[in-house]
Amino acid sequence: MYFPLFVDISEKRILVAGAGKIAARRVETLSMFASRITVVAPYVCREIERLEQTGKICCMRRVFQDVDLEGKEIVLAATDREDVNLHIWKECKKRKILVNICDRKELCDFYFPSIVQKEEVVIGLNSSGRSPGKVKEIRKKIENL
Ligand SMILES: C[C@@]1(CC(=O)O)C2=NC(=C\c3[nH]c(c(CCC(=O)O)c3CC(=O)O)Cc3[nH]c(c(CC(=O)O)c3CCC(=O)O)/C=C3\N/C(=C\2)[C@@H](CCC(=O)O)[C@]3(C)CC(=O)O)/[C@H]1CCC(=O)O
Ligand SMILES: NC(=O)c1ccc[n+]([C@@H]2O[C@H](COP(=O)([O-])OP(=O)(O)OC[C@H]3O[C@@H](n4cnc5c(N)ncnc54)[C@H](O)[C@@H]3O)[C@@H](O)[C@H]2O)c1
Repeated sequence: MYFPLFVDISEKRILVAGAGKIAARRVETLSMFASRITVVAPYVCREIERLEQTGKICCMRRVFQDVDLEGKEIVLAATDREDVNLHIWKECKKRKILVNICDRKELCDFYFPSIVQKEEVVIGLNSSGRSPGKVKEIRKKIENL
């Protein structure tokens, strides 16, 4: 089982590669906690566009390039290209950047939590990569309490 470490990411420089369905829910969650989020993807979905318009995040509309990793402290690879995600993992490892790869749990330095947030309380849920579907169900139950 993984230990739930609660970390201050408010000033961390975060890169998210990909701007589709999976990136959207992650960027939305991250934007509640962090102020320096950059997204890079040729296609940017509407949810992410909305966050961009509020000034909460920065978007670059092109494919990932290694130069995007410069100065980054946390990287999430959430493209639909297995080869691109793997490439990002390799480049992050070389640079000792904390990295999460959404299609390869064995390559993640950390897992993205399911979150319930109310006022000053944050609940983070995780199944150590075993049952994300079950975690989502439990999150919904907690939200309804
Ligand atoms: C919590 C949440 C956060 C978020 O993503 O925002 C999250 N997954 C969520 C949902 C979800 N994920 C998947 C499905 C469809 C299948 C199903 O139902 O099982 C659904 C359900 C849905 O989407 O409805 C499939 C899946 N997930 C992973 C892989 C790759 C692999 O296992 O290697 C694949 C196969 C991908 C493929 O097809 O290639 C991997 C990971 N997913 C994680 C997080 C990390 C550990 C989570 C934990 O153990 O608790 C981990 C290990 C790494 C990481 O990505 O950080 C979010 C719920 C948020 C909420 O709603 O509250
Ligand atoms: N971890 C999880 O919980 C989970 C759950 C379901 C699926 N997945 C995985 O997530 C991946 C993404 O799924 P999705 O539904 O968000 O896909 P999607 O098709 O909605 O979005 C893909 C995004 O990747 C971008 N992209 C493609 N090539 C790129 C490149 N070279 N550089 C930068 N961005 C690039 C696209 O422009 C788009 O924004 C899937 O391949 C799947 O394996 C993970």
